[in-house]
Amino acid sequence: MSTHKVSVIGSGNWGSVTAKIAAQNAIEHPDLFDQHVRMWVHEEQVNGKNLSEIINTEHENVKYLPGIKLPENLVAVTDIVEAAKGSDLLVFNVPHQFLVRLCKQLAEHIDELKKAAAPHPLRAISCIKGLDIKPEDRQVDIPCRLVCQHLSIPCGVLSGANLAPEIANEKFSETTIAYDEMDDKFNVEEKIQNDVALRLWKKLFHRPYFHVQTIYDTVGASLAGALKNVVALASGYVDGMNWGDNAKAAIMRRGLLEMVHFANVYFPDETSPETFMKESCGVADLITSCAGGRNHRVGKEFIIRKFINNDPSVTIEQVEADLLNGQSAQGVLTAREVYELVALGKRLSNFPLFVATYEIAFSNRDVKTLPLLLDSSPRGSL
Ligand SMILES: NC(=O)C1=CN([C@@H]2O[C@H](COP(=O)(O)OP(=O)(O)OC[C@H]3O[C@@H](n4cnc5c(N)ncnc54)[C@H](O)[C@@H]3O)[C@@H](O)[C@H]2O)C=CC1
Ligand SMILES: O=C(CO)COP(=O)(O)O
Repeated sequence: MSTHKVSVIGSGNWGSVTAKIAAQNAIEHPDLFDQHVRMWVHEEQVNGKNLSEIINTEHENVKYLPGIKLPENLVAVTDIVEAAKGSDLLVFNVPHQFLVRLCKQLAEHIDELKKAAAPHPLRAISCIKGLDIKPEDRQVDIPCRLVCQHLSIPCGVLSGANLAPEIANEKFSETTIAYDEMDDKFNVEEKIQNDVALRLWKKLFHRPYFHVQTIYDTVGASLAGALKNVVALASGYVDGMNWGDNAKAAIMRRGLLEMVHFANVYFPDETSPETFMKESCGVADLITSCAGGRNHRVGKEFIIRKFINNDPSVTIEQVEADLLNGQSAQGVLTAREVYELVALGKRLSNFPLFVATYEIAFSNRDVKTLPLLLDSSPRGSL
């Protein structure tokens, strides 16, 4: 049986860590995986050198994951089609705003890519935490479905309480892999095939320090991962104001309710509240992201600069750029996208925390009004 070959599409902070994990497991399971894992790099210059060359010679992503040695069987490739060709397992891990463009690039070569993946079927998984929102059409979609639609291949989700810097240092965490290749009226054969795929993805990612649990709910895993970024921004606001742990718990509670409500409104009957309550990709990710992480840091620093240091000119995008050196806090974009969606759908009052988070970041709303905004929401709507 020929081995499975893996390509990671993306090389940011989390992209590099997931590539490291896959490359470690490729070495550990030579019967199952090809020994070389490729990682597509959006090329840029760092200290006068190409980032891809630095990764391939020094085995370190000095820009997005400094200080972490990458396995030598991980190879950086700058042409996305070349990076993917010959692999049957594609791991998508880029900030969500770039996904559609990259999918379109790959879609132009999809027949070639499928042929080169043989004898295996081409399969994908998305580690992306974000949504594809078209407010004017009142439409919202999840990254794994974009991959399915553009490339006509199955795509699952890997999402969990996974702050990349901790996992890069091989500190213990859990994650959730959701995979669902089955149609509505799935038969036994489909279920068996889906479980084969789930086991394969688990083999690729499970490490002694990175425990994988598997579920079928791709929609719940995707929505929880994207929406908790907005709640994490708000929890950063609370810490910026030094309001304490009770206030932060209140934000998390309200945030969780709105995440589930969002799922019920925009994806009725497609997800289970259990995913939000029980899985690493649900409540655990919410907790870790509200405690630390980039969205929390950006939210906190924005509030300190604007309301504690009284700088009315500061923008949240400026804070993101100042703090993150090219990395992105997806909650900033997602807060805006979610706001536009619910505003056009006349649902603002159903999502008081999401709306307040947006208005504080973008509409000059005073952060001190946050408790009032939550209090005045119609309770019955949640
Ligand atoms: N960093 C973390 O702790 C975690 C991140 N995630 C999610 O993983 C996804 C990827 O995030 P990270 O790997 O952390 O990225 P990042 O935020 O560290 O880095 C940004 C990436 O975007 C790339 N980029 C910049 N301009 C681009 C363009 N025009 N086209 C394509 N790529 C471009 C950069 O080269 C870089 O690789 C996001 O959805 C994020 O929410 C999920 C779990 C943990
Ligand atoms: O998704 C994450 C943790 O699970 C990472 O969150 P940040 O992007 O806020 O660091």
